[in-house]
Amino acid sequence: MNELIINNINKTYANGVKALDDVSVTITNGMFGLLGPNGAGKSTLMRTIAALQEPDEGSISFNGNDVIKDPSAIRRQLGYLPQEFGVYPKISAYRLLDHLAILKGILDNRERKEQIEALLQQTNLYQDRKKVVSTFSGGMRQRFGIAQALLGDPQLIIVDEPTAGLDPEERNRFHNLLSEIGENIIVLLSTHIVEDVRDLCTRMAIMSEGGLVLEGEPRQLIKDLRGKIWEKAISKDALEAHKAAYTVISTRLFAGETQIHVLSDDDPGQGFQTHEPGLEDVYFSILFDQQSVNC
Ligand SMILES: Nc1ncnc2c1ncn2[C@@H]1O[C@H](COP(=O)(O)OP(=O)(O)OP(=O)(O)O)[C@@H](O)[C@H]1O
Repeated sequence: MNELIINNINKTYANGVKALDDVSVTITNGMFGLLGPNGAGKSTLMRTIAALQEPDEGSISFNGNDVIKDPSAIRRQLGYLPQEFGVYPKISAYRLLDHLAILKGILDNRERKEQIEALLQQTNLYQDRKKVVSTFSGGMRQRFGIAQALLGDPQLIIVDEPTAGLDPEERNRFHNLLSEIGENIIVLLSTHIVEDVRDLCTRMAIMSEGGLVLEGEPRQLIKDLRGKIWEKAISKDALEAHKAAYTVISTRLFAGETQIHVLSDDDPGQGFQTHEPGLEDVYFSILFDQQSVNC
C-alpha cells in the first residue's frame, strides 16, 4: 500500500498570496479527488507534492521518504500530468514517448518498446502512434498525457484538471482510463468539475482559499446532507429576497426558471420541496460556509 502524508504545508508567494494554508492530509491507494474553485491552491499543492516547488513550511513523505529533503525519492515513482502539458514537438507520439521513457531511465530497448506499445494500447492511441502529437485533438492529447505519466510504472499519478475542455465522449473515455489505473496506486485528481470526483473518486477533499475545508468519502458526505437540502423554482426577481431569507447554496436556470437549493435542518415551508442531495450540494454548502466565515 502506498502512503502519501502531507503535514502542515504552508506557501505564500512573493506577491503575498497565501496559496497553501496549513494543509494536512494522508492519501493511500485509489483515486483521491481534490476539488476547489479556480485559485483555491490545487495546482500549488500538486506541484509541491511533485517536488516541483518547495513549501515555506511543513513536510511531505511518500512511502516513508522525505519528499522535500530528497525530491528524487518521489520523482522516480511519480507520473505527472500538469494542467498545461505545453510542449508538443513535431515528432510522432511513439517517438515522443520513447524519448520521455529514456529520460525516465528506461534504457533497455526491448523493455521500453514493450512498455510504450502497451501504454499506446491502453490509452487507445496505438493506431495514431505515428501521428505528430501537435496534430492531436484535446482528448487525444490528454490520453497521451496519461501514457507519458504512466511510463516507468509509477506508484503515484497526479493529474491536474484533466477533463477541462473535453467533449462528453472523450471525458467518458478518459474517466474509464483513469479508473482502470487507480486501483493499485495513488491517483490524485485535481479538478473544479464536481462530476469528475463524483464519478471516479473513493475519497476526496475540498480546497478553498489555500485550506482543506472538508475531507471524506463522497458517498458518506452526500449521506450526511440527507434531509437538509431544499429546492424551489422561483422567478429571477425573487432571488435576492430568498438569498436574504435563506441559506441559498446554489442557483441554476432550468427550463427558463431559477432553481434554488437551500441548506436547512428543518423544512423551510413556503413551497420548498425536499431534495435528494448530490455532491454538488456538498461542494456548494461547504463553499457557502467558507464564504460566510470570511465575510
Ligand atoms: N507563481 C505564482 N506567483 C504568485 N501567485 C501565484 C503563483 N501561482 C499561483 N498563484 C496564486 O496562488 C493562488 C492559488 O493558485 P493555484 O494555481 O494553486 O490555484 P488552483 O486551485 O490550481 O486554480 P486554477 O484551477 O485556476 O489553476 C491563486 O491566487 C494564484 O493567483
